[in-house]
Order: sequence, then structure tokens, then C-alpha cells
Amino acid sequence: MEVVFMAQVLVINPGSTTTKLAVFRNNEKIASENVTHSATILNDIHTLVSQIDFRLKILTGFLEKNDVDAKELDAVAAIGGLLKPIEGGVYQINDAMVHDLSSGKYGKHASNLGGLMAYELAKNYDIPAFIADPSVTDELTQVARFSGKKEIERRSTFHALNQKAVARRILNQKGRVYEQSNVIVAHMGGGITVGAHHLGKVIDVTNGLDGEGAFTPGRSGSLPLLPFAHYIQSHQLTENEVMEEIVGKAGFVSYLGTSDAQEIEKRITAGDEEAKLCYDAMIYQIAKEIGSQAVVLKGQVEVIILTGGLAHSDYLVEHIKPLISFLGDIEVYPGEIEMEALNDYAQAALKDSGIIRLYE
Ligand SMILES: Nc1ncnc2c1ncn2[C@@H]1O[C@H](COP(=O)(O)OP(=O)(O)OP(=O)(O)O)[C@@H](O)[C@H]1O
Ligand SMILES: CCCC(=O)O
Repeated sequence: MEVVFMAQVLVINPGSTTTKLAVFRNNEKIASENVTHSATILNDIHTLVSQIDFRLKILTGFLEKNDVDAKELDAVAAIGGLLKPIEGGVYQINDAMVHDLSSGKYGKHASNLGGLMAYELAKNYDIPAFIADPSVTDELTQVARFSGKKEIERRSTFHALNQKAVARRILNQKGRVYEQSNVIVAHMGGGITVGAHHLGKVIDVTNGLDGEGAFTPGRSGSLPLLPFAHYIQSHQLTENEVMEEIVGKAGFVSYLGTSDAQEIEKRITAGDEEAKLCYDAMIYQIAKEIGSQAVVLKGQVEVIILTGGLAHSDYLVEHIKPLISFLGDIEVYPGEIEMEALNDYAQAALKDSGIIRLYE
């Protein structure tokens, strides 16, 4: 008789105002919740790391509510935070990673809490904790690292987990293998990143946090340098304030006062020309980035994949297609599959420890 290995995995994905939680038994999601935290509560907890206890309590409540006994978990998997640049794949959370996530050495981001929470929980139950394809996944070619100024190197920070998972899924459906294919993935959500995937590696991508690429519902994307230098000086901005200006106070938020694309579409339908021009400008910029990545892939593009929350938008999809369809087939995969991707990686790591990478 065949013995079926049933592995139970808890997946943790903290965002700036949410904590997404799920439990999987093999590939089946048996419980999930997307908990929203009020800004007031989070603002009262002064540092990012001190949110761990608050979010762990929510996690315990989630497990209890869903009758999941933590002692029966086989592993915990979490979204990877801002770490040193590493190749994609699955990593067991270790002390070096915990140090980098908690110190904020490579940046402070809500996703840093994922690895820290997973480690804490896994330690208590003596099970492994993993992260996979973190946003710092860096598979850039050497030429892609040049910024144009010696002292400043381009970095790879993008929606690596979702980009790779969606590309794998679409290619599987086409009977193709990710590691043998050339695809462009545009993740279009609160952040927008466009990657050139060549034989399983993301050899160039717009950096989502450094001010590159298209503007987004809340971010600036790339800006003209001299006017921005003048803006920084005239507003006497600190580095943190510059960050807030380009990630949060820009894009739709700065032009239209909201990051909600559905609200903007309602305005367009009601005849708001300003809203239409701004939405069309974002679509135009995303299309230009897709064109750039087609050059990176020397025009050998098997499929262009549109994913993320904005891929739900019929308006966006209809208006971007005429700009990019000459480059290749287009597939639309709205939303994201990060929780499923983390479970897949953890299940694979439990079956074959040989795939687990070491973070040093
Ligand atoms: N059905 C829809 N039609 C149009 N826009 C939508 C729809 N659903 C979500 N959006 C828009 O997608 C954007 C948010 O996308 P998403 O939920 O992927 O972002 P996020 O998870 O906060 O950030 P990120 O994707 O960068 O991790 C918002 O502008 C939202 O209004
Ligand atoms: C954190 C990297 C992904 C993004 O651009 O938000």
C-alpha cells in the first residue's frame, strides 16, 4: 500500500496593514484569513520589530479559530523580507537571516516580520521555517547592474515570489517548463515591477522600491533627476522622507488623491478626463517597461504575463494590449498566488532537503 505523506504547513505573509495567514495540508488550503490592522494600532507600536508579539497573537487566534493544533504543523513558510541580495529558491530561516531581518540592515519593510514570526513559532514547535523567492531575489546580469553612475549600482527588488509562481503556473498550463522559457512578467499592484525571465532567472527587472519603472497607484517610478534634486532641496527632505515621497505619496495618490484604481475607473466612466489621462499615462509607462524587457530577451518572448491586483482591471488590460501585442502572446493572471507558492516551496523542501539553500 502506498503511504501518502501529508504535510501541514502554516504560511505567513505580513504587509504594511495586513497579515495574510493560511494553513495547507499538502496542496489543499484548509484555512485562510487576511487580517487587516488599523493604522492607529500599528502607529502605537513604535518599531516594526515590536509588532511581532501583536501579530503572533493574531496568528494564535487564527489557529485556534480554525482548530489547527500548532503541534501538528510540519513547517512554517513566510514571505522573505529585505535581506542581502540572493538567488531565488527556498531558504531555511537561520540566525544570520534573523539578524538581518530584525536589524533592518538591508531595509525595514513589513515583510521582514514574516521570517521573524515564522522563526519564533518554528522554534517553539521544533519544526523548520522557510522563506522563498524573497523580494531581494537577485539574478541580474552584470550589464543590468549599471546605473550610469559608478557609485550607484542598480539593485533587484521586486515581486519575485508572485512573478515566478505565476510564470511557472502559466507555462505549466501551456506544457512548457519555466527553466526552459523566456517570459516577461508585469506584476501590477500597489507596486509595479516588470521582469525579464530567461531560463528561470530574472535577468533584469524594474526595482519596485528604488524609484524605477512605471509609476503606480502610490509610487513614482523613475523621476527626472534634476527636478527631483531641486524638489528634495526646496522641501528639505531627509532620506526617509524621500522614500515616503516616492513610495506612497506619488503616482495616482499625488495626481488624483487616491490609490484605488477602481475608484479612478468610476471617475473615468463618469467622464473625468483628468482621471483618464492619468490612468492612460500609467498604462503607457508599464507598456514601455514591457518593451524594454523584450529587448533584454532579444525579442524571444514566449508570453507576456500581466498579474497583480491591477490585472483585474478590464480597462487596463484592454488599453495595454494594443501597445504590447506585437511583442508576443499575452496572458492575464489577476491577483497573486504568494501563499500557494510559499506552501509549494515548503512542501518541496520537506520532501527533498537537497533543494534548501543556505543564507550566509
Ligand atoms: N477589480 C479591480 N479592478 C481594478 N483595479 C483593482 C481591482 N482589484 C484591485 N485593484 C487595484 O489594484 C491595486 C492594488 O493591487 P494589489 O492588491 O495587488 O496591491 P498590494 O498587494 O497592496 O501591493 P503589491 O501588489 O505591490 O504587493 C489597487 O489600486 C486596487 O484598486
Ligand atoms: C518589496 C518589493 C516589491 C514591491 O515593489 O513592492
